[in-house]
Amino acid sequence: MTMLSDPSRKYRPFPQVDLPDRKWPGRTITTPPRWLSTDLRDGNQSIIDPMDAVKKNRFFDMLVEIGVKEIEVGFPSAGATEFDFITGLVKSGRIPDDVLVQVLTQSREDLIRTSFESLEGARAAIVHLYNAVSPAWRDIVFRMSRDEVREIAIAGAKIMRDEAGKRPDTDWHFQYSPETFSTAELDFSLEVCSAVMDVLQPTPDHPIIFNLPATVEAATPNIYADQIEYFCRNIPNRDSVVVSLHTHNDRGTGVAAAELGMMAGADRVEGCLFGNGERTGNCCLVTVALNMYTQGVDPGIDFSDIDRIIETVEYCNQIPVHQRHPYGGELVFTAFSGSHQDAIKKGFEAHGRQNNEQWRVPYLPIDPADLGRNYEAVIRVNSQSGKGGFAWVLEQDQGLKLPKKMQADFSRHVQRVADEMSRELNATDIWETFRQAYHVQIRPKHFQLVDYEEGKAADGTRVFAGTIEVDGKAQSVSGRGNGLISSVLATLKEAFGVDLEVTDYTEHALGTGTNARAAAYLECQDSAGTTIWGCGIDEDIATASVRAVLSAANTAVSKAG
Ligand SMILES: CC(=O)SCCNC(=O)CCNC(=O)[C@H](O)C(C)(C)COP(=O)(O)OP(=O)(O)OC[C@H]1O[C@@H](n2cnc3c(N)ncnc32)[C@H](O)[C@@H]1OP(=O)(O)O
Ligand SMILES: CC(C)C(=O)C(=O)O
Ligand SMILES: [Mg+2]
Repeated sequence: MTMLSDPSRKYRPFPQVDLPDRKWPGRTITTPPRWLSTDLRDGNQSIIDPMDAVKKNRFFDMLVEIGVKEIEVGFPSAGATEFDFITGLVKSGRIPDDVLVQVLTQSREDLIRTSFESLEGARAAIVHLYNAVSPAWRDIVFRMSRDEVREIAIAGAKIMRDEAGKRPDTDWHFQYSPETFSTAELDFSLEVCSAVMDVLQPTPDHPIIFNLPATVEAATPNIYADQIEYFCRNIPNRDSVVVSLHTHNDRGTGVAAAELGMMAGADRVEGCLFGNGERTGNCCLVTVALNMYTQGVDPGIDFSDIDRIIETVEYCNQIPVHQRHPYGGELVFTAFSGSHQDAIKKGFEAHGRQNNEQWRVPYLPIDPADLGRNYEAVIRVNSQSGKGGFAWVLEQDQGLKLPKKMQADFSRHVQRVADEMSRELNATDIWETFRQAYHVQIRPKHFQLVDYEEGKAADGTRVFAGTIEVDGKAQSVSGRGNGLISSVLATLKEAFGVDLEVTDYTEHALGTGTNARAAAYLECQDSAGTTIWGCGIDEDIATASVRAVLSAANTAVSKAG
């Protein structure tokens, strides 16, 4: 095996920002930022097959529907697909009045002009200009000095100003990104942004957006936060500037960087749904927004039908959302393991009992129902699961609330089946296991109730008189006891020699209204002292208890056989 070579020969640690009185660590996020989705631009430029107009339109409509108010719709100078989509969108009238579309352009004259042309006739739009400013890009890509790179930005800003001036009917907004901001010298980014501001003359009513990208994430997120706080403190005319964040996820902390950046004073966050975007992706807007939601802050984007959003995102990007992706992944609310299931089940029960909405369910940072997910996604059963999980599924699926001790008994049956099948058990598998284990709603091997009558003897005892099928043959039987259950037990003992003693009994209604039924559970001991459980379900509660006795008797006979 070869060892990694000494990394200190190849890589350098990222320098700290000199900001000893930084304020952001003591702040919390209490209001949502302005959100910009760049799914149709940064997301689109990074996928194998960029979206066609059908996909872009579908994505755009979904973003509008969930409440995103700023949408970067493309890079008009990239080619006809992009240009035509944008002109088509503008002409279609599908851009609501409260939604701003944005387009991106390099700081090159012909590309800027094409970008304005694509937006001809728009009511309002943001034109987004960028050029890289950090040393590596200056030296390697542009081969230019700082002054020359600053000139690229100034020249682009002037063309933007002039192109906008030619189209006074559109409400133009300007955005400038010092691309590679997070790896550039802060004083240089400020110098370039100030120069752009001098050209575009923003006002508090018509501010400029300075979007500060971590184009390639290169440091821990606290450093990005320091950079943002430093920028916010030192940019002139702060009240005429919207500070926007654009983080990438190269170190896996794109979301963290955006969150700390907001604490550091930013007003706006750019990103993609489920973190699509160049390389490891952009900051995931779903995660940032829902992190906020779980702190009690309404993010202003509607994720209440997250599966439908995922369907659109997966269709348009042709990339699956990872099963473990925060909030959206198929498995993120799912507990397979016994102790998690137990805690979640108890958490849901406690939640149902409390008289306020406060969410305190262990292991679930958010109520899955807030995202349109149901119980099936929450607890799933395999060989790692415990009784709480099986009981939860049975309760959600069939309405059966097994007594705690019976859950342990049922658990043995489910574990055996899970081991035998070596796969996840779904709700149908669990219900089938229950029916087989307790002879419920199946034709049992031994005793099956055909009909019965309950009477009262002269001495006050109860009389059970009925027909029971035994191994397929109907037999008339009867017996007496202090109540219905004891009279059935007496009947079984006299007619078939099945000797059971009841140690516990519970019942509950199943459903409501005219379709309501009842479930009865019986804990018994046979003559050897073995605990045996029975369950009966019927429209009539008394009949449910008779069925529960026969269920236990069937188990007793099966065990003996
Ligand atoms: C961080 C980001 O995500 S930035 C956005 C990136 N997105 C895209 O590039 C997607 C769309 N792009 C495209 O379709 C094409 O790149 C086009 C049509 C815009 C331009 O294509 P081309 O003209 O062939 O040039 P290309 O993209 O290779 O650009 C390279 C040239 O532009 C210069 N350049 C790159 N970025 C910028 C910029 N922001 N401002 C000014 N010049 C720039 C380079 O220095 C290089 O100049 P050189 O030819 O003198 O060496
Ligand atoms: C164009 C800019 C904003 C960008 O996508 C980046 O720097 O990552
Ligand atoms: Mg980007």
